[in-house]
Amino acid sequence: MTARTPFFDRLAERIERIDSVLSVGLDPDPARLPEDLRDRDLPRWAFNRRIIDATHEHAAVFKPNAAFYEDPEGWRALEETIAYAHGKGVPVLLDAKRADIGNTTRRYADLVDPDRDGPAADAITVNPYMGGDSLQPFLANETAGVFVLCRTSNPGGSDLQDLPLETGEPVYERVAALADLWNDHGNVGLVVGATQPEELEELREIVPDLPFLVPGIGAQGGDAEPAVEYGLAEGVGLINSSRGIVFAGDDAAGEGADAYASAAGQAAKRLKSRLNRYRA
Ligand SMILES: O=c1ccn([C@@H]2O[C@H](COP(=O)(O)O)[C@@H](O)[C@H]2O)c(=O)[nH]1
Repeated sequence: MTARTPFFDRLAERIERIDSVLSVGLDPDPARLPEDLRDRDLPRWAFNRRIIDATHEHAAVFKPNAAFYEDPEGWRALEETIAYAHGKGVPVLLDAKRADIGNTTRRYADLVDPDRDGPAADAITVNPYMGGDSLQPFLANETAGVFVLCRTSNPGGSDLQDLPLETGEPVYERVAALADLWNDHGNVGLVVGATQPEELEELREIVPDLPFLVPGIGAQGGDAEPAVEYGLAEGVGLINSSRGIVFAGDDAAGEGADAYASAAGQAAKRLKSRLNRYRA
């Protein structure tokens, strides 16, 4: 399989090979990095490298959130991170929640273009609020995964996403139905929070074939069991934990970056096993 193999084929192969649906979120909050890395060149990259070394055997994907990299040093750290994850054979899902008018989205779509000047992510999260044309440059890329925000994990997700339309269906259900229509190339998935177990179940009925990215277990209090039960389509989907893994070593603060990495490795292994107990 190469970077030009459709994302969900690569993901299915990776899930089967390492027996894991775990997405390891790489959100290297600079304020929480181990002290012995803070004066390094690119501390976020130094941190991520150790986390990747410690967790890659358990990671179906790595999911860096773009918010933690949006400054000049950060983008360098992100590119190093993507290249290093690829070197370990792990796809990268960039949680960037992008979309804009078509002309602008074409620039955003460069982030998942394997021909770009620099390492490309394998999949990306996108925001459906501007409609189908705003997503077209992502959807047209047959090799990259496109995860559409549907019912998010945050408390305020209900403010707009739960509003009933004239048909009575909530907005998030319409988003799911549209995402299914946008899936001409088999490259579309949904983002549905683990904090919303009823919506997970409902959405699985509406779009039986779309894989979900399910964030919100761990630090946000979501339940892992429904996340696995409803998040996977034909066994393919991703359950994410970010802070719960990369900062599992907070209790070992003062013992250095290696102690952090070791704690992250153990946390990833434990969570993978727990998720596997719920897989059919
Ligand atoms: O609905 C959503 C969409 C995205 N996220 C992102 O996932 C991780 C979750 O981090 P944790 O530390 O495991 O809580 C983070 O990058 C969020 O921005 C989400 O939580 N909910």
